[in-house]
Amino acid sequence: MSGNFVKLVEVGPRDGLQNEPYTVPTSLKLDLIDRLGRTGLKVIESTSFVSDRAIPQMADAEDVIAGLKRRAGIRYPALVPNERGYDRARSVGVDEVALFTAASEAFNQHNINCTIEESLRRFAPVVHRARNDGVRVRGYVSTVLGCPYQGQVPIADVVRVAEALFEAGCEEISLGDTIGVGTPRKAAEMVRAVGASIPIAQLAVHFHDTYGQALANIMTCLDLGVRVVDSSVAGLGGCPYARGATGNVATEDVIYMLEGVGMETGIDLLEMARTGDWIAGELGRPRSRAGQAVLKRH
Ligand SMILES: CC(C)(COP(=O)([O-])OP(=O)([O-])OC[C@H]1O[C@@H](n2cnc3c(N)ncnc32)[C@H](O)[C@@H]1OP(=O)([O-])[O-])[C@@H](O)C(=O)NCCC(=O)NCCSC(=O)C[C@@](C)(O)CC(=O)[O-]
Repeated sequence: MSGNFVKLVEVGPRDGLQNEPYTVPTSLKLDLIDRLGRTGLKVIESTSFVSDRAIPQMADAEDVIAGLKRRAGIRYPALVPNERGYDRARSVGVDEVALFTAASEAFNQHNINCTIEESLRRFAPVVHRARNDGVRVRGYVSTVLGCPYQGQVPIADVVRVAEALFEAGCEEISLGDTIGVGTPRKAAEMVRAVGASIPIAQLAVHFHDTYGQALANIMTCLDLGVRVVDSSVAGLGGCPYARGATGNVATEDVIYMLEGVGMETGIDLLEMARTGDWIAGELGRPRSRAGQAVLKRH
């Protein structure tokens, strides 16, 4: 990966939609993924194979994957919490999965109903099978800068969980500020600590923008060498197990900032702004700041 190229992982169709209060039609999800695929994105996290009782919005995961109009050069990963999710994902041809756990026990219990250790035990056979199947595996660590139930999360806990996922075989570790409470110095301290044992090229950052800190946090992490950033078109999202947390940082805002500091994403900002404007309209959601400004100029 070149020094000034930043890979954006678009999480809008999954993280962005999972908390929508009404059922988003599968056709709308597919339309969103297709439009995102025209912007230059190379990774679009498309759905999750979780319990439909836990997350009703993702109940159509098989239909979403089966209905994708796959474009060459784009990867369409999906979240799986356990082997059952892996089986479901594989049954429709998913070739990249993301496992997810947290640095906070309390959050993990609410989110996936088990301890951190149990989650890691559940992941072991998934990673083993994925390796045999040639399936790429990403690992998420949630609550890296704070937890809605426990409050402060010690950095040592983040490091321990990130290392466990990495050693288990996850090729990329995404560090999630699930409730968007982080600020730049804390984010830097956390990334430095994780980066001491995991190559920085294999770390991604995943900021929610609850307190408007996401861009500042991302910039700080870029200065430390991070080159993979998760974001969500129009800033869609919010975690069902983190009340009050708003969406991910908006993809349009991230692209605008990166272009401004001379970094490349390979993504067409105007096309992304149009996509953000369209989906925000469909869902009755606010637009991203940069997206709106770009559209006004054109
Ligand atoms: C993990 C479980 C399944 C445990 O849920 P559980 O109730 O502890 O599991 P269980 O094994 O006892 O199974 C209970 C029922 O769920 C079914 N089940 C079991 N597994 C599956 C599956 N894969 N797909 C479909 N169904 C499944 C299973 O078959 C059974 O059905 P029943 O027999 O009662 O009818 C549940 O808690 C769950 O699905 N949680 C998902 C939570 C979630 O998706 N959260 C949002 C994603 S994480 C996130 O957003 C953060 C992130 C990644 O973006 C980063 C950040 O911002 O920090």
